[in-house]
Amino acid sequence: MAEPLLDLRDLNAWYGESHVLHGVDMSVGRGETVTLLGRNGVGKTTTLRAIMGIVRKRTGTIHFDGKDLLKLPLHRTAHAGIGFVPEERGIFSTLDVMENLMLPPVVAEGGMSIEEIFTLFPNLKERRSSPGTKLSGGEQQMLAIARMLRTGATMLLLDEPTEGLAPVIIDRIGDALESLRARGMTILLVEQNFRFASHITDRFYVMEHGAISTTFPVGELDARMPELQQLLGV
Ligand SMILES: Nc1ncnc2c1ncn2[C@@H]1O[C@H](COP(=O)(O)OP(=O)(O)OP(=O)(O)O)[C@@H](O)[C@H]1O
Repeated sequence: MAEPLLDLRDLNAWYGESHVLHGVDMSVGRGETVTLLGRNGVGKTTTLRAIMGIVRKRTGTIHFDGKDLLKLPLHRTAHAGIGFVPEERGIFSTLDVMENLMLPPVVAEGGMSIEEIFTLFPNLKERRSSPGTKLSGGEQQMLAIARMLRTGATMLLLDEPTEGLAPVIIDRIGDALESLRARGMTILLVEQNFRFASHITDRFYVMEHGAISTTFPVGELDARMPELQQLLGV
């Protein structure tokens, strides 16, 4: 692995009294794409939310680009250069595509221009004046990813970007992520669809009961399949 851009050590997190993450250790190298697998409810989304500081009760360390995120105030996490694309996408229904795209603040130099974003997602260019309510699920997902690309974020956290989408749309999202990867973007993907993930990921982590149980490179996927089918219940 390249030098870690994101490094989690003994990360614990709670919702109120409910202890959900029990010592997560995980690293994502600069320019690497890593996929977090696990059954429903093991804590994958909570891991992303803990990184972003949306889950506030945390212990351990989260180093990103040399900074300890646990020591930063919440609003500084996005400014550190992490773009979070939540499962529910968070598109503003009354705003059109262009307005949604322009909404997140630019936090660093090196972000993509609107033209580059439209080259990556031609559908969004066609729909630039359509309100959020009129977008399909696939278009909303593309927009949720696209609007993080202007900000200058060097890392994306994507929570189940293919959920509920048709295979042809999933392929387009896969192509876009492949292009971003080629540009050097670092990606942490939470994904149930490990066949999709296998086309873009360098490595997998498997989470069980709020901790990482194993990690392996994508080349081992086939050999690991029986174990994974049992772990993930697929
Ligand atoms: N806001 C919340 N308040 C209290 N408990 C929560 C909250 N959100 C999630 N949980 C609980 O935390 C645990 C981990 O949930 P999390 O969403 O991180 O799992 P996940 O692995 O992402 O699964 P899924 O794919 O179903 O989202 C679950 O037991 C869930 O019920």
